[in-house]
Amino acid sequence: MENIIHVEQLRKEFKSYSSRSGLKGAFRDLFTRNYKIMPAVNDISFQVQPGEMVGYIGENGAGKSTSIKMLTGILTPTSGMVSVNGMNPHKERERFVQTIGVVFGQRSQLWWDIAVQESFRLLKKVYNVSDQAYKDHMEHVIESLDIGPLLDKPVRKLSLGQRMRCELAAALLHNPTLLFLDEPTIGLDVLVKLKIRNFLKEMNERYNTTILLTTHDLSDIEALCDRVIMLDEGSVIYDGKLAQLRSNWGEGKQIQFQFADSNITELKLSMVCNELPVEWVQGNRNNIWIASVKNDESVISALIGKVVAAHKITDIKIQEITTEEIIRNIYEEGIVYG
Ligand SMILES: Nc1ncnc2c1ncn2[C@@H]1O[C@H](COP(=O)(O)OP(=O)(O)OP(=O)(O)O)[C@@H](O)[C@H]1O
Repeated sequence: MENIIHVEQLRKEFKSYSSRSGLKGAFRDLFTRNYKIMPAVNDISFQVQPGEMVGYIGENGAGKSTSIKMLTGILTPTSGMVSVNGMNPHKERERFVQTIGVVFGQRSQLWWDIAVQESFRLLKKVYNVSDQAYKDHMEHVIESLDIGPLLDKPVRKLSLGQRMRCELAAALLHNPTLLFLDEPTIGLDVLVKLKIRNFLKEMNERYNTTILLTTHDLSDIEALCDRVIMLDEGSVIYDGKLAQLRSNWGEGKQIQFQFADSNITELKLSMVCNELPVEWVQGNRNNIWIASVKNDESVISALIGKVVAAHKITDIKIQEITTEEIIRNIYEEGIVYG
């Protein structure tokens, strides 16, 4: 199968300027500036197949935006190969933009002061969409996103949730095969989030639309993506199934103990369970401590037995480790596998 996205050893370096100190330094800076070369994206490689929904995640500054800008042709790579929909996004820009849709949470492609449908009409011209194709596709999009009643309103009068639904419709107006979404549900309430997620699933099923989703909201990823690509300091540190990530890492349980005594310390707890593989963190109160352990019944029962024998407990809760915690652990340890 032809790849929709194919990235090979893709790299983007930025010059990061530093200022010299003092007046003399500032004067010298006028003529020559000191700089370091910083790889924001550090030789990444991956491929995305048609119809995949991929979560593209990483902490702030990990290199997500920079790589997406290269994938959408806004930035040119320092080195490496990038092919999207069979094209070089930067070199074949005009033809290329006809085949992708982009929603950047914070930026709008709708005109602020004119009615939504006027923006749609302009975009229809820009993308050269026939009346018939518009009707076949957009009537359905407008209905699924429930934006019919908003079409005659100017964008500035819309709430954020209403605007985001219109943005999505606008990005899909030419029925692109590939959709880039950057924080599409940021700041939205749960109902609007659900509506957007259902809509994306439907587009994917109906048209086999490929979606690359960048978000800090892992519940979006869990709801939509089978696969995640995780970046850290410009490198891909995980590329694989979300389920695999969970089974490799999420085998664990967290056991939350509430102690009668609030003088409990990590040291006391470690002494009690010295030979058990357990990690302790304090909860949101002095007397609450959380143990993270592997999902092994004998370890869990030994742990509870030892803690209960040594200290007075007022409550115990056992929880699965959430995907969010798994991902936080991976960031902290920076483990590379996939
Ligand atoms: N135009 C630029 N000039 C210099 N450095 C840059 C530029 N753009 C990004 N960087 C640096 O490159 C690194 C990666 O930034 P990038 O915006 O791609 O990260 P990100 O993963 O998208 O983060 P966020 O989640 O905050 O959007 C950061 O260290 C950033 O400071």
